[in-house]
Order: sequence, then structure tokens, then C-alpha cells
Amino acid sequence: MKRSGDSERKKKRKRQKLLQELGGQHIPFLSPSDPGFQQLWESSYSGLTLRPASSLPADLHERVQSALHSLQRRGCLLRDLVRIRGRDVFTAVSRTLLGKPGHTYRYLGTRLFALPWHNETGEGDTEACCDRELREACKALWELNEFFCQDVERKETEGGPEGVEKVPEEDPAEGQGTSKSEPTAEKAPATPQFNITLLNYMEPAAMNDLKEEPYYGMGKMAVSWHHDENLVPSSPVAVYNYSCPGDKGGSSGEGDVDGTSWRVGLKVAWDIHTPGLALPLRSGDCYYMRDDLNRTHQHCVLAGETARFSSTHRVAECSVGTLEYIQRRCREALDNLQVDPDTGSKTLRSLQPSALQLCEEIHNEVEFEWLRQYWFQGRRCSRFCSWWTKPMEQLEESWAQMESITQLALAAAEDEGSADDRRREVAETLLTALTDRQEQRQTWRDRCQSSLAQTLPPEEAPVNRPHWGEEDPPMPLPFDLTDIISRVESLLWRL
Ligand SMILES: O=C(O)CCC(=O)C(=O)O
Ligand SMILES: [Fe+2]
Repeated sequence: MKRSGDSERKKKRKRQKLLQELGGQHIPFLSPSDPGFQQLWESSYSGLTLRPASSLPADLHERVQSALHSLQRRGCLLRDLVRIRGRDVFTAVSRTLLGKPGHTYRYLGTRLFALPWHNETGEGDTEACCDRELREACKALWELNEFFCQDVERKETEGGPEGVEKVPEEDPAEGQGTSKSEPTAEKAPATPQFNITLLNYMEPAAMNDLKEEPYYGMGKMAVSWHHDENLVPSSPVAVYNYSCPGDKGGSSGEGDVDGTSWRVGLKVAWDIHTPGLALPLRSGDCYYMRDDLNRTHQHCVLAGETARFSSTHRVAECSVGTLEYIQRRCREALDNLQVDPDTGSKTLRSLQPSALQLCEEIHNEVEFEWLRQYWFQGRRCSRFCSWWTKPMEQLEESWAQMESITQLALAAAEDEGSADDRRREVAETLLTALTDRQEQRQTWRDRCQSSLAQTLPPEEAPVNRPHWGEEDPPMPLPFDLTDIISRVESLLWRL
């Protein structure tokens, strides 16, 4: 937590320095009607590719757009209460995550839990977790995902930047026989396996506090400048843009782009010399950010006039972000707990500092990265889809066992019959983990009680869970660790 605070401060200083250098002036940016636009795209934004609406199958557009409306109508798209520079804020856009069963995506201090997308093979046994309408919707976005997996790869083989006019309008299904790119040292696999999509929705008319883009004067931002977090290095991002037809008879919806269109803005990170790029999007247009673009550049979304959805397909870095992973970790921790089948009495297999440290780390991980993250989002997941309900109960059970492990470790530290060296080692391990646990519990409690959190309706309101008090069924340790921490500290003074 402290480390991220430091880097935030550094970034803030850097940002202030850039703004100072600019002295209130705007940096130029180019749009398609400006001379030099194509050249700038090719020279400084070559990782950006536009895939015009006409190059996707018409029935795919139909299914995807109807899916987006279904998800919106059912209330699945909600503003996230994220944490930016130590403060809680609502995202301007409403979001939901779809993806491979058991996948999560972490951004801005928030772990989103994917509604599983459904495919023909029924992978992941997701049949019963949500109703037909949602299943259909998830399936449509999975199909779009499949299209992107194939299509981005094909674009990789073509190489070079492409402008709006240069993209060939061909049947995308035909591109699959093209040869694969030469193997390179890239970390991303040749065929990107987009494993999640983060859906965005915003109705600009309902938003009165959109921020002005500060550096270039590009206009109102729906999503401010950022790098996408938590992706496999050098992996591409594919975005589907759907601007809903407006009431006024169609300006920025399907037709040509104009001053009221939604746009994606790009800039070179920490650079005030290269002009920015603003690319207007027609409804159904897609764009790809490939190669290192997401690392070397930042992007933002500039609001148009009509309501707009986007589906942003990503290769999320999931090495510590899948249900499978955290279940495996829990098993690792619980390996250290021995329960006598006859008496039910519990003992630890190992009091080695490394074994205890592992248990305590996993304890904090499952509590703060999974349980509290999940419950902080209230019942927003489980209202529509039961996929996460059982796994979360199981994780909570494992976590409760870990409370027993901590209790046993504490008893070992306080056991006067043991060697002082061993007791000191155990106490030191506990002190670090418990101090961290106590701090993080406080942070989550504060987040749950923040004034913004209070504005949410009951079904979306954050739940501070796990939580227990004296009146609740007994737990191995109290929720508030103040006294325990003092006990361990004074033990360390004495030993
Ligand atoms: O909606 C878009 O076009 C992109 C949104 C975006 O940058 C994001 O969700 O990270
Ligand atoms: Fe993004």
C-alpha cells in the first residue's frame, strides 16, 4: 500500500511539472480533418488500428448491440466506487465485467468478478447461474471476443499503421488462413486470448460533472487519461464502440462522424511535444491498441452527445486473479492445519517462520483481495448471476480456518514452555501480518462507510464482510486486533 502511495506522489509531481511547463497553454491535437493527421498516426500512434463497423458481420453487430441493451436494462452496468490516490470516487461510466469463468480484473483498487461468458461447448458449467436473457447476452459478447481474437491476430500479420480510409473492407471470416507472424521476443502470445471484457456505458445527458480534457482542450471526458492496468505485457486491447442512435434523428449514431461523435483520445505518455490524436468513432466501429501502445501511450474517452456503450476486450494478467488460483492458495495454507477427526481439536503441522508467514500472507490475500473486494460491491454480482455465490462461501470457510491458524500461532508465541527463540520468531511473523491486517480492515471499513458509499441503494451498498462482534457466534479471534497486537508487541519486548 505504501509503495503505491509513493509512486502516486511521484506521478503527481511529474504531472504538475508538465502542467507548469505548459503554462496554461494547450498542446495541439489532430483530428481526421486536420492536415497531417494520417502522418501523425503513422509516426507516433502506429499501434492504433481502426476496424470500421462495415468490416464486422451485420448479425454480430445486431447480437452484440442487443446484448448491451439487455445488460443495461437489467441493471448489470453500474458505476464503480474505485479508489484513486487514496480517495474513493465513482467512475463516470457504468461498468460490468464479463469473462472466462472464475476470472477477475483488478483496476483502481477494485477487483471486478466476471459474469461468466457462455460458449457453445458449455465450458465452465454455467448453465444454471443466470437466466436465458443474460446467457444470450453473455454469449453474444463471447462471440465478439472470438471475432477479436482472430481479427487482432490477422492485423498483427498485416503490420504497419492503418488509417481510416486504408482498412480493407473484406469479409473478416476470410482472414483466417493468413500465416502467423514471425516468432518474436514478445511476451504476449501470437494469438491473443482475450480473457475478459470490461463493458462501459454512459449517457452524457445524465452527467453534469464531466471533466474537461486538461492538456489538449479535447473536450469533455467520459474516461480520463490512463493506461489500462493489469494486462499481460504487450498484449492488445480491442474495443467495440456502440453509440446509440440519438433522438434528434441520427447525427452521431450510425451516420458519419461529426462534432457530436464519441472519440478516443491518445497521447504519448509524459510527452508535451507530440500532438495528441482524437479519433471519432461511428457506431459499430472498433479500434485496437496493439504492441506497446498501452504502455507507451495513454488514452481517454471523449464524450459525444448520445448514450454510448463500449466493450473493451483484454488479456488480463490473471496469475493471481482467478478463482482456481486463490482456491489453490487456500489449500496451501490449510495444509498446515491438522484437525483430529475424533475430537475436532486443531493443531499446526509446522511452526517454522516460513510456513507461518505463508499462512498469514494467504490469510490476508483471501480476506482483502477476494472476500472484502467481493462484498464491497454489495450484491451486485449475485443479483443477476449465482456463479460466484458458492465459491465465495467456500473461500469464507477457508478464511475462517485461517483465523484458527492465527490463533494457534498466537498460542505458540505465548507458550511459556517453548524455547524463547522459537517464540520470538513466531511473534515477529505474527506482528507483521496482524499489523497489516488491522490496517487493511480499517481501510475497508472506512471505504464501506464513506459518504459516497452511503448514497448507494441497499442492493448495491458495500457490505463490510467478514465482520463479527461479541454478540455473534464465537470466532477464534476478535475482529479488532488492537489488543492482540499489543500482546504480541509486549511479548517481543520481554523475550
Ligand atoms: O470506451 C472506450 O473506448 C475505452 C474505455 C477505456 O479506455 C477503458 O475502459 O479502459
Ligand atoms: Fe482504457
